[in-house]
Amino acid sequence: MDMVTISSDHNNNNNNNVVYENYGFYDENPATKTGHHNESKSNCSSKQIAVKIRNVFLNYGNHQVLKGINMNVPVKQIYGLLGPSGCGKTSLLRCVVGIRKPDSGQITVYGQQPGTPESGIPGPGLGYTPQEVALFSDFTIAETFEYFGKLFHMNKKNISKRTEQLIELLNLPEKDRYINNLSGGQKRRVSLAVALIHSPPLLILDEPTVGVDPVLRKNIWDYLRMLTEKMNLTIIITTQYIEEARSADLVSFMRNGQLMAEKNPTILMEQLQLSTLESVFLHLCQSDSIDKQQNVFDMTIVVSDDSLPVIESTINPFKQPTFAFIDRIRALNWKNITGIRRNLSMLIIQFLMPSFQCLLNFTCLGPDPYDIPVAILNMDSPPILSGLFINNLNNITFRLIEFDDYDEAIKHVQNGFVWALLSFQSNYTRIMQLIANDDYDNVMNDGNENLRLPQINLHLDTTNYVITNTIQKELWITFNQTMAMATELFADTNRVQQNPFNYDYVYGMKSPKMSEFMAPGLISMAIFFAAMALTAITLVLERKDGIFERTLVAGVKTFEFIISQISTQLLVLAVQVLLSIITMLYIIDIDNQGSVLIIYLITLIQGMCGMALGLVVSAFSKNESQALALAMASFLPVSIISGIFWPVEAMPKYMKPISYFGPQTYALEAMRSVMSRGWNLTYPLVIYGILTPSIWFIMLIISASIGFHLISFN
Ligand SMILES: Nc1ncnc2c1ncn2[C@@H]1O[C@H](COP(=O)(O)OP(=O)(O)OP(=O)(O)O)[C@@H](O)[C@H]1O
Repeated sequence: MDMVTISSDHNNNNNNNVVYENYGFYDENPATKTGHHNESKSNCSSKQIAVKIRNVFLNYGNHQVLKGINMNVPVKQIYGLLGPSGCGKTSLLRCVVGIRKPDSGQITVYGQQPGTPESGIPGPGLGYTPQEVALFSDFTIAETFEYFGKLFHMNKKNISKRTEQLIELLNLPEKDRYINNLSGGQKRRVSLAVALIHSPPLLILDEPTVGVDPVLRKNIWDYLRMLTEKMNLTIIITTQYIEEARSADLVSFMRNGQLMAEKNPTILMEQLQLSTLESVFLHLCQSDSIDKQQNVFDMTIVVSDDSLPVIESTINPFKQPTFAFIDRIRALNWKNITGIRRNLSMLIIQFLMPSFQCLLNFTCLGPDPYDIPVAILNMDSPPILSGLFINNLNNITFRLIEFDDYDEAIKHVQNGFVWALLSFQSNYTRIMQLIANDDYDNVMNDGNENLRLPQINLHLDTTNYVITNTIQKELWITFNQTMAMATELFADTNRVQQNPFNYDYVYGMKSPKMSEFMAPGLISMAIFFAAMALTAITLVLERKDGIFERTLVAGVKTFEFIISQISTQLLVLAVQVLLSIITMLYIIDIDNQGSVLIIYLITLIQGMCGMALGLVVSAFSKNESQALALAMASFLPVSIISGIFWPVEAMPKYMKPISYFGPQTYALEAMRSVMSRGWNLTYPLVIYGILTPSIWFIMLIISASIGFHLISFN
């Protein structure tokens, strides 16, 4: 570890320089890299400033938030940026920490512009605490330091040394205590310590005292004073509680996007002969309004204290480590995996959730109906053929209820107690026998007009599509079976065997099942939804807690964040898919003719699409309920148009191209073909089933990156 000096070009006075520990972020030999260091020569009576802001304007759409801000933050001092809620303090800080670019004006931090690689901002060039505590509640103090230390490219030895130092300096509890179990004040101090882990020269605190009791507020200010004295830090702190800023070295008041004064608070109160900073603020607001009305600008009050010439303090340029992004992705992955490990029960639920969903789906969706109540009225005498027919009826599919009386039987259908009434006429067997023996025409010619062609009367309740189809399919099967068996009874079976088709099953089973059709859709739906919901919610929570913002200010780029999310989630997804496929093929025992590997690949890509959609959802949602609503709104249409529940062939013509454009349709058809037809990668449909969702995955990731970029830098 080296000591690095921030130069204010006082060749004659090294004691005034800011010294801090260099963990390898700053160039040791600045002369070879930059000319900043000797940019100005001055004497001791100059004001050294760390942050220089000149004429900064910022708009959110038509709303002008910053209206020509000028600010000088002196080195090694506490600068209190005061103002009511909504006046633009956070917006100004976001420009200083480099996650928002002002529309015009100039900001420099130790002579470097935030956002440039030399500034190390966002990154190790400063320490930042957002308004929220912004810590992972299920991490220990040590793990929290380790994560941020890794993000700042610090090695393990330096992280643990620094952890000990900060625990002592800020009076923190033992390092293996969980953040969850700390008091509000301890959490605030850990949050402060996190911002100091890499020993930055500048600390920016956005309302660290909001919602904090007066005693803790005073403690925080005491700590800040100690930090400027012991660690030579320059501190910018914003607060709505104006009075607490008496402890600052310098304060400025922000109102309607403008700064109204920049002075030492005691001097300001003395000058205006007021006893509180709040009355100073009120006085300034009133003077400002009067000045505006009279078109007079009271220079003594509203401009900076620039009685001393301003010398910009500079710093050795930030040294970007080679492959810094790999370090950051590693740190993010470490954080994700630590979070997962910490919550092992949640991990097991995550692993099992899609399999359980599949199990439920396969159990409840797709199997053929069974135990369908059907009324039987058999008036056939002797009941040979009708009895054979009734015996052949599938006793799993049907629950037969026999009746002697037609009126009573039909009432059962009308009252919804049975789905159908099957009735045989009195001479059913006899006439069939006559037909088989070629005697039917003779009997008819003999004037037996009462004889009708033999029919089984079917009175159906067709209000349930699936049950109606099942009854009709089963009756047709039973009829063919019965006629085939009638060989034993009748001499000439060709006359009575009425099935006109000769079946040859090219693919599939003799009696196809709805569950075989539904299986690919049900498994991809379970995987797709699980991946989407988990990604969307996790990231929304990180954003809500301020952790995402803190991560960005630590120098993480949105693409690094997305890559780390994908890589960690992919591990979880790989196991989820494996367990779901085992459930489908080996527990539910869905028939599969093709390669399990291809099925695995197609399902995995479906999960990746879900994950990418989850990223998009989280990028555009402000909270969990919005994320959930957006997730449902995007997931349901995607699933419904994909032919999970009903064949695409049945859709209106205009819907078909839309359906095939979606991420699931080709994948499902490919999976069906692999499972039922045994197709492999030589079939174009299987390739489409892999390619289409892969293209969707890439498109969704690009959209998520754009979304995250917009929310992060706007
Ligand atoms: N991303 C944004 N898009 C549009 N308007 C925004 C955005 N961020 C902030 N604003 C608006 O800009 C104004 C200044 O907000 P800002 O958060 O900077 O104020 P603040 O002084 O920090 O307030 P507080 O003390 O409550 O945090 C507010 O009116 C706010 O609604």
